[in-house]
Amino acid sequence: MLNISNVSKHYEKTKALDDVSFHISKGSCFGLVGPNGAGKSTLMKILASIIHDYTGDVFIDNKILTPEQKEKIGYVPQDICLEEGLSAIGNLSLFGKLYGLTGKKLKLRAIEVLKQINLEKRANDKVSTFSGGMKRRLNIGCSLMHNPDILIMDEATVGIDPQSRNYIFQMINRIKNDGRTIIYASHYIEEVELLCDEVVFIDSGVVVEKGAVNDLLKQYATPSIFIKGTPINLDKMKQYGDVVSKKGGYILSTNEPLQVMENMIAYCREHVIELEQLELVQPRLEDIFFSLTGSELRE
Ligand SMILES: Nc1ncnc2c1ncn2[C@@H]1O[C@H](COP(=O)(O)OP(=O)(O)OP(=O)(O)O)[C@@H](O)[C@H]1O
Repeated sequence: MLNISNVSKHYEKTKALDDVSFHISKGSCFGLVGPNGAGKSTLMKILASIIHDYTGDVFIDNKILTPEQKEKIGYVPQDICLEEGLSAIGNLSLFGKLYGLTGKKLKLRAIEVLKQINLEKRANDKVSTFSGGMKRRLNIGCSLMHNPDILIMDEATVGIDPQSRNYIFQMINRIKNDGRTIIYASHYIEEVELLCDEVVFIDSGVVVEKGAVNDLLKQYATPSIFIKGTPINLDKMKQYGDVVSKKGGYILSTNEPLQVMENMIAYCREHVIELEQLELVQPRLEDIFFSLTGSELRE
């Protein structure tokens, strides 16, 4: 459905994207994963035709991205973009008009979207009276007015309450079930793991890895344990597998985690080492990103 081919983008001296290529299949929920400044927003703005001065090509359904193709895309920006002085329905109508909807069609579509974002009760209230979560939901609603095939969501759940987050997740699942494609960037890696089927890891503008979430977990995730204690002996741990320091302790990757845990407990007892924490670590995308780049996703 969407092909990104050798895309690069500079902001004066900053190389925001460096020869980025990957494919997004129709109907998938596709996650963009990377730390602050990785280039995710830049890529999303290119796909949404907000940034035009880049090199490389973007294809939708094998056709190069043009203003007509742009109609297939809905874009939810990272910064909320609403008219505070207008009501919810007023904002939806405004965005609908921008996409050429008029008259009865516009009115019906606005009511339909209002239902999807669960803001019917606040239809005529001014946006300036809305909570952060309501604004986020309306922001998504505006991008849905023209019924796009592809929805691009840049940090759509920043700073919202759990209830609004749940509404947004339900909406995303409904959009997915309709067979539409979602491109989702979030700092919350748990959200990407929960919602996305496929991901691309981007670091400093470069694609580090891409693939189905389950395949990546299978391919990269070695069983591991987290150990924290004082004074823990690094050389002793290295006997059992690879060790990296993390969050004041160590992650030890091993194919025999339970046996190694037993050995470490015995060792600590023998040497009067206080074990503060010892636990099995579930493989996470965050850890895969760390093992591939040496960078944390969150600062
Ligand atoms: N308008 C701009 N002018 C100059 N540099 C920019 C501009 N927008 C982004 N950059 C730089 O380009 C790089 C990529 O930024 P981008 O916003 O795409 O990253 P990101 O992965 O979306 O980060 P975040 O998660 O913090 O939003 C960064 O080094 C950033 O400082």
